[in-house]
Amino acid sequence: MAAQIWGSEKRARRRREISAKIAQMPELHDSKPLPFMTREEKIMESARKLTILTEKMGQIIDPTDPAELYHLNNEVLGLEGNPMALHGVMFIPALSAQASDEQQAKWLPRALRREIIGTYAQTELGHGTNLQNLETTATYDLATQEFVLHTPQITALKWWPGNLGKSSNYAVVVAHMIIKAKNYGPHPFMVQLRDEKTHEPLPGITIGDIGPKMAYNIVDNGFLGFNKYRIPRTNLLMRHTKVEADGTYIKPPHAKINYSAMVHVRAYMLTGQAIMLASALNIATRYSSVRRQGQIDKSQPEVKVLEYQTQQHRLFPSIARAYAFQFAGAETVKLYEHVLKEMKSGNVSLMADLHALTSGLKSVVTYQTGEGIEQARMACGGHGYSMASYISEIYGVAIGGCTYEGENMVMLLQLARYLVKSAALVKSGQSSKLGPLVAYLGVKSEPTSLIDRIPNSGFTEYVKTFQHVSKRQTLKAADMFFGLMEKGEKREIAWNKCSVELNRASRLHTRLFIVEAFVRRVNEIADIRIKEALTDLLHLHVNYELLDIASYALEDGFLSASQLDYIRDQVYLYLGKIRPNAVSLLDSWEFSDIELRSVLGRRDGNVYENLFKWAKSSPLNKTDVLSSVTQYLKPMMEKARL
Ligand SMILES: CCCCCCCC/C=C\CCCCCCCCCCCC(=O)SCCNC(=O)CCNC(=O)[C@H](O)C(C)(C)COP(=O)(O)OP(=O)(O)OC[C@H]1O[C@@H](n2cnc3c(N)ncnc32)[C@H](O)[C@@H]1OP(=O)(O)O
Ligand SMILES: Cc1cc2nc3c(=O)[nH]c(=O)nc-3n(C[C@H](O)[C@H](O)[C@H](O)COP(=O)(O)OP(=O)(O)OC[C@H]3O[C@@H](n4cnc5c(N)ncnc54)[C@H](O)[C@@H]3O)c2cc1C
Repeated sequence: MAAQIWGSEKRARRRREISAKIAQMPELHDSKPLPFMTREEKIMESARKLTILTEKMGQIIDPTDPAELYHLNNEVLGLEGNPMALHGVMFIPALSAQASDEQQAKWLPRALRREIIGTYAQTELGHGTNLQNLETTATYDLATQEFVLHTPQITALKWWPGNLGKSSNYAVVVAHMIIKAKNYGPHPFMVQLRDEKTHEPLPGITIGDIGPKMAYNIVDNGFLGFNKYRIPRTNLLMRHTKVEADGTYIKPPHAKINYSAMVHVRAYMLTGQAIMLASALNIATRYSSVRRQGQIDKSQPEVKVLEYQTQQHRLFPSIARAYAFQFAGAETVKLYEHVLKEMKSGNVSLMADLHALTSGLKSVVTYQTGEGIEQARMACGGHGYSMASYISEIYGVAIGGCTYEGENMVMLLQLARYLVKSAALVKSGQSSKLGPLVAYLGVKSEPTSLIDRIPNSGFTEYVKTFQHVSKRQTLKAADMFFGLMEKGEKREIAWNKCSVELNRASRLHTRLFIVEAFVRRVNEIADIRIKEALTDLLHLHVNYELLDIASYALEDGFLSASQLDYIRDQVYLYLGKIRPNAVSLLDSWEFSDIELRSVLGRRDGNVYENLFKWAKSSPLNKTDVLSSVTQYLKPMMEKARL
């Protein structure tokens, strides 16, 4: 199963080897539990481990393999981030995709050797979503052949970029490029922010940390202002766009090609979210198989809480989602790598498809991951609320994904643009022009679902039902939009009036893709035992998801009330079937205790001993009487007693 999750036997074995090596290297372990550290201590601890990793990485992993790097990162540095989180996730990808060969030769080796630390500075205090209204300017000075970066007002301060505040000395900065008074829109520039020797901010740069956040606090998300700060013309990233010395602008082959670093993260973050969901579920499911509370049969002893159907219903559909996200994420990364290769050689024809797909997936996956993690926390009762479970930290980090890399509603609307265009093709009889991801929009569906009528139909009838509701909602939302425009409404106003319905279409389309990715994977599996276990999980997935969106299929009678009962019964049937495999389905992800950082979810299952030991190690318990008591509470009580 681990091979299915991680992509191959070799990958699963390598993960085990890496975890085993790290277990033998105490210098790479947290020196005390992270929840007992202040933010400053955590940042120091992370930097300590990061520098050891830089020295010893080659002994542990193949540093050129992103999957091994990511695993090493999760084990040693953890999900709260590190001083170079953005360096690997956005700075290097931005340089790799957007810098010319000559620029790459100059900067990439230095970045890869970690001579310099970089980030991606795009969002501003006043604007994150609407990139056209970013306010930082890069004005070309023909006389000196330099760009002058400037922050005209407070809302133009860069705000949020990870590791910008304190760690990075370089950044890819996105600014509106102005040449001879003409604004060419947002473009990426390589900018040195700090002196390489002293790490002091360079003259003309105002920089700092934006303060503590809901989670992810090891990362120093920062602010940045420029006061007429000059950089050479050749610091504009020039793989796709060029500016000649005389100010001539050579436009890129696709208007949005400079957005590739964002698409990179959107593609890669899906498996990151799956891992966080599976981690939280691993903790909750292990705990639920240890925790005994109440009886189902009063004549019997107290049961493990995992025996309760409500507990299973709370956890198991999310286990199925974690697998589904992992499989869909793996497919998306493959597609991304393919499109990136094509883009580098000038073929930009697949960019729109990839943008639509990743926009929908990042939105649905992050939202459902958040839901699943929060349910996992609640499934642990009181102990889930303790930082000993670590689930609240996992939640805080994962839920950030709903906002970063494009706010979810906004990204769903991006996919909706693509769906509406596809609907227009269907309506004008040009279905043959539909791309493979939306080809189903042009296929006539049966009048009713055959879900409970064709035994052994595999998952075909389920996929057809998901296709039906997605198609119907897309065409309905598109009709609504076109209808408003026909009545004379301006395009943007009509769009806004339909946007809730449009986003519903985007979610349904994306959920269909996730189901299909799960089906594709299960169909590929040769090992009969693995196939059987995953087929059960897939049954739960399709029935649970369909029940969740059933109103769309009931509206037009595609599903009947009796079919709904059938689907519901299937959910209960598969909850029971999955119960014996539940812990194994999560243990198969092979998270080490070091990586999980959860006292509640350790592999040994000694929940109560571990919790008591952890509580005793709390800094508050170093003394029996705290100074807050001697200084304030004791005098108050004494005064009251007088
Ligand atoms: C140790 C190292 C390990 C390395 C291992 C790697 C493994 C990594 C694994 C896991 C990763 C986990 C990551 C966790 C850590 C994450 C850290 C946090 C990082 C966060 C960084 C950021 O947030 S950066 C800032 C992100 N900002 C945004 O996303 C902004 C959102 N807004 C937009 O994208 C745009 O404004 C917009 C798309 C909403 C609109 O753009 P614009 O105004 O320019 O568009 P128009 O309206 O003019 O035109 C729309 C038109 O353009 C098309 N389009 C838009 N974008 C694209 C695109 N990217 N590609 C192709 N086409 C695009 C769109 O479809 C429209 O087309 P039409 O034909 O007109 O419909
Ligand atoms: C943990 C974290 C890390 C980050 N890291 C980075 C980084 O490294 N680099 C970087 O540059 N940025 C980073 N960001 C910033 C992030 O990319 C932005 O916050 C994000 O893109 C959302 O933009 P915003 O904050 O402007 O939200 P807003 O756009 O102000 O969103 C507020 C609300 O308005 C709605 N809204 C906005 N526009 C529309 C619209 N057109 N239609 C409908 N509804 C709309 C949204 O749906 C939302 O409900 C990070 C953010 C976080 C939380």
